[in-house]
Amino acid sequence: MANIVVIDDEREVGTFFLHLLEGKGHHVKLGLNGKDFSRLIKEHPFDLAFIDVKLPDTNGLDLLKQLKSELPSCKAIIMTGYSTVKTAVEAIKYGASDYIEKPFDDINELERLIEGLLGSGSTSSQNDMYKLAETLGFIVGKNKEMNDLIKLAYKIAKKNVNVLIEGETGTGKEVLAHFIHHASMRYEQPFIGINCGAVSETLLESELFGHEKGAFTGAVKEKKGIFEIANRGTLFLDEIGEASLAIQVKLLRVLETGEYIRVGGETIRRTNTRVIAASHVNLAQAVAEKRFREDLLYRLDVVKLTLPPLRERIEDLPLFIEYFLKKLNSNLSFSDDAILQMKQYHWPGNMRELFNVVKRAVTLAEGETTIITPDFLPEKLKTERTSLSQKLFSVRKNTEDGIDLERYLYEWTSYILSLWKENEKVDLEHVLSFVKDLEKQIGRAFVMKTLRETIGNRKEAAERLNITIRKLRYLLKEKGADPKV
Ligand SMILES: Nc1ncnc2c1ncn2[C@@H]1O[C@H](COP(=O)(O)OP(=O)(O)OP(=O)(O)O)[C@@H](O)[C@H]1O
Repeated sequence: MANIVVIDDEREVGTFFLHLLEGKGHHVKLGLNGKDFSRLIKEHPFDLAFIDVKLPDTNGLDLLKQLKSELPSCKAIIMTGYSTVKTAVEAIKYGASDYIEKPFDDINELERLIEGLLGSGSTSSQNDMYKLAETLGFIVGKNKEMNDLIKLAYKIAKKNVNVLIEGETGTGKEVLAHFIHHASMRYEQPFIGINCGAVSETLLESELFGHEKGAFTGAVKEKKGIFEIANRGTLFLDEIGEASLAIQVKLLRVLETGEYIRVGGETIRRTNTRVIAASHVNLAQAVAEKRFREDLLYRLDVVKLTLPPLRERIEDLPLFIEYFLKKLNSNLSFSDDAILQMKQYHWPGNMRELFNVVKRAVTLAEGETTIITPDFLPEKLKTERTSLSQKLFSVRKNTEDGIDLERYLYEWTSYILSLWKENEKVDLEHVLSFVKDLEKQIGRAFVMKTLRETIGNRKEAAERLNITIRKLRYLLKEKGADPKV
């Protein structure tokens, strides 16, 4: 049986848990504040902690951090009221297993949550999470940021909170919204998406809220809006930043009250639609520039998920390529140098751009070859890669007969430092290949210089350099020379 601690300044909450949990044979300790908590965790090896967000002498997040450093294996559930849901979501990022809203109206769900946490529930729920992602064609990969993000998304999916997804274009915002819908209790209800930037203001209003017959020219019959059709389901508002200020006011009203009116109508209608909004622009910035309502942002970003761009999870590129090849029913594969070239590119269009590049390469290579080489990649990928290292290659090429060592070293250092500074996720093999090149170029430069000084006398040059003649020939890249000698 488990050791459980409950920290809440409302005594009734503690008493409630005491009855609920001791009835199941667990040992329960109660505390009213941070001071009690600090004492209790020193005295008992707890397995599970219920912590209220708002406490008289501290806040739940600080206690959570303390718990995770002193008793890392103890699971934690944060308790919250509506106004503190944002903090509770934050707590999940700090390692809380879940959060629950007070007052508790579904005891069965609470019991299931506790059983799940005390048993092996959390591993099996993670397996379910990855299985669901796979079924939906949502590739997560190994990238840590992406894994943390999907775990948070999976946990909050079951809560009735709005979600804001930010990320550059093509990073998979719609795929993630779809995943959240399927992981939620609403998965059997409709998931409907609309791009707020793709239609005019009038059309968007009628699409969202519906219209009555005769509401405007062309409204020959009444029409249901998405808030009506997606009732009990999920509405995906893509490019929310593009919605006009007038639409923003109407959206705010639905989010605050659940109420709306059809265009040209008078009846107040109610909806229970979960909104997942997405934006490729930073909405906080749009608020600062007065292009977006602050109160609407506050309603939308109860949970904010930010998708990393592809270049920041480039280690998973081969996995994405493999997935896209399968999706295209192709048996082709990409050569190592093609993948290397793709890893060097900065992918402004992210996953969508990658898919298009794979699709183009497959179309061009089909029937020609089984392995896709850099020749089948678009020019932009080649240009980008070479633009950085171009200078370095050209210095080397132009100095085949006597390398300008100083210039080469300068360009070499600049290039390596540019990789070092510009991109955290650099391909180390690529960097190391330049280190090998450096060794080769230095060897060759010394040999050439010495040969000039000895007027081409190889024996003398080799003696001066303290190497064998075979090594000298090897450094000059002459055939038959054994590199190991
Ligand atoms: N993690 C992923 N696994 C598999 N495919 C993905 C993933 N992320 C994105 N894609 C694919 O990339 C393409 C773009 O994804 P999506 O439309 O979700 O991006 P977006 O961020 O919503 O784009 P936009 O900003 O243009 O609306 C789609 O074809 C999608 O299937």
